[in-house]
Amino acid sequence: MPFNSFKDDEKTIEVGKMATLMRLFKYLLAYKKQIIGVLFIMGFCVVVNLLNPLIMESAVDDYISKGNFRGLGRLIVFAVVLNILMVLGIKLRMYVMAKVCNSILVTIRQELYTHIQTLDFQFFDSRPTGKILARIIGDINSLKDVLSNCVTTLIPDFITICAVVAIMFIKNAGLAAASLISLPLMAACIWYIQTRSHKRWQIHRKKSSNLSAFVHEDLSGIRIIQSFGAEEETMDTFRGLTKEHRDSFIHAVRLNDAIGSVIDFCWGLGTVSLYFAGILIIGVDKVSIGTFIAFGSYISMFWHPIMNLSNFYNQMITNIAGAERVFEIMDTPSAITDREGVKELPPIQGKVDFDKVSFSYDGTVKVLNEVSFHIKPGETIALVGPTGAGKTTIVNLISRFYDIQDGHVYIDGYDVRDVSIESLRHQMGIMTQDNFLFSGTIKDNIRYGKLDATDEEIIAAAKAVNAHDFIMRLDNGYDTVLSERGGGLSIGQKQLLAFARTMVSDPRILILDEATSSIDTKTELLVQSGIESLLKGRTSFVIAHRLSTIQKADRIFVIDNGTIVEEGNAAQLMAMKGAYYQLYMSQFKNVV
Ligand SMILES: Nc1ncnc2c1ncn2[C@@H]1O[C@H](COP(=O)(O)OP(=O)(O)OP(=O)(O)O)[C@@H](O)[C@H]1O
Repeated sequence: MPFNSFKDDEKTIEVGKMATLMRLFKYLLAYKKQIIGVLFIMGFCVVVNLLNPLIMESAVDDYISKGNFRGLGRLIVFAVVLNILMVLGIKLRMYVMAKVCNSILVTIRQELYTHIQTLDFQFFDSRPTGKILARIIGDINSLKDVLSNCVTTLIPDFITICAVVAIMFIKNAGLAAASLISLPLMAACIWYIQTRSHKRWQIHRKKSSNLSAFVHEDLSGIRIIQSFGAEEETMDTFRGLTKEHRDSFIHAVRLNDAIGSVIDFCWGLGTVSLYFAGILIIGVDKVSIGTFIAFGSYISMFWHPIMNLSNFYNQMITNIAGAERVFEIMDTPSAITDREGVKELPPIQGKVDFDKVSFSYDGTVKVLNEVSFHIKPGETIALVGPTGAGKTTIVNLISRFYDIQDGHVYIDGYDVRDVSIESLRHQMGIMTQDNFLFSGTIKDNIRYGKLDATDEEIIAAAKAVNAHDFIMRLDNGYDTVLSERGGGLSIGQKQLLAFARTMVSDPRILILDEATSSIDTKTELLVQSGIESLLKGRTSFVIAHRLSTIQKADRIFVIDNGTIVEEGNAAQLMAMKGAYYQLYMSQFKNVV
């Protein structure tokens, strides 16, 4: 899958607005009781709204014109009580819907996050983190108003429109027809606008995502940017992306704004047509003043919900693009999943076999070519070779981070595809080139290796890998709070903490990728003895460019161009004077 950087708009899969909406609204079904309550309140408000013009008509025609002021007083009290109840109902409705919608957003966000956790490396290789963040945060937030207004606008306003039209036709069909004469014009305009608007909002969401990807990448690499004095260049990129973001917004919103003007125009046309038909065609003497006043109210009661509905529609096409992006990730299957009926991998001894393993990341270029080896439990294997040779790829296949195209990877005789991923990875300890530490205390970071580890286990693990002494020198010892990525600690200290985290998880198979690079000699001695404690009694794979760190390995595999070109212990390989010897000598020369 080609990488989608902040410079490229994402390609989203078109699923259709209706299908997306239906899927979104399904979340509301979990809150049936609350929704029914809100609809009941809304129904009451609609009835009060519909009654108000009739009350006004009756006040004019039955009481004011006949001088019955006692009756008028009773009618006013009745109307005031009804309207107060309506206002209280609206408040309650807003409270309930805010609660329901926020709960739904939490559910969607949790579903998305849980799903993302199961996705394979290929998914993360193919897009920047900022674009994933944009979907988890921005796109999901944009769904709140659609969900809320679906209940509070769509249903009640639709009912209001139907009821108003029915009442108008019952009272006076001619006036009703005249009032609604501009309806077909409005429908045509809205259809025209919506077909174009959705595309524009999709583009805007993609531009937001690009911006988010850039900002995330920029902040993650801020130290490099500042040390190379590249602030001006990144500012230029930022300006470019914000301009695209703004322009796409203006482009989209301009079209949306037109809907309001169309409705205003149709509303005005309907009102003019009502009075024109009432006064000139039907005749003033055939329609009472009360009926005219009532129709004046009904016409605004008809166009108000139309305006609300069109705003809702606008909002829907604006935000449905966000929903599409959220559901697209939810529907992305992980390339690495448990097969039907997989077994749990029982506690392993640590035997690893590669049987003619061939692998390609993109399905075309072979990165590994028929690699075979047999590793006994407890053996330490070092992988060396030029950069890009395939060392990391080999160790990634042991934990099944990618699926191979040909051959088999066996752990204790089990094909890694025949056991559950969780039971497999649970027995692996992986230390990558990036000793990632989370914000939180030192204790929390070590406990990450085994979530139920006791404080004693944590301290024992730290002692075993020589991390205890430096931890105790910190102001709050094991309770010292680390910032994101372990800021505030030296590289060596971060490595020692990562060792402790792996140590506490007590894996049967250990993978150390470039674990000892870029630290000073004194720390390296500490780290080296930490590694030795870690390796004891486990099957281990160590990838290190510095050959001095792997002299004690039981066997060294020299990898080149996706195959094992030499194999043996350090002394044997030196004696062979082949690829390993060349590597060793070139490093030695560099040191001298
Ligand atoms: N996620 C990936 N997607 C596509 N190609 C990849 C990916 N990771 C590695 N490669 C390619 O696969 C080949 C082997 O990479 P690998 O990381 O296994 O090499 P390596 O021997 O570990 O290198 P180094 O010592 O520099 O870490 C390289 O050509 C690399 O460009």
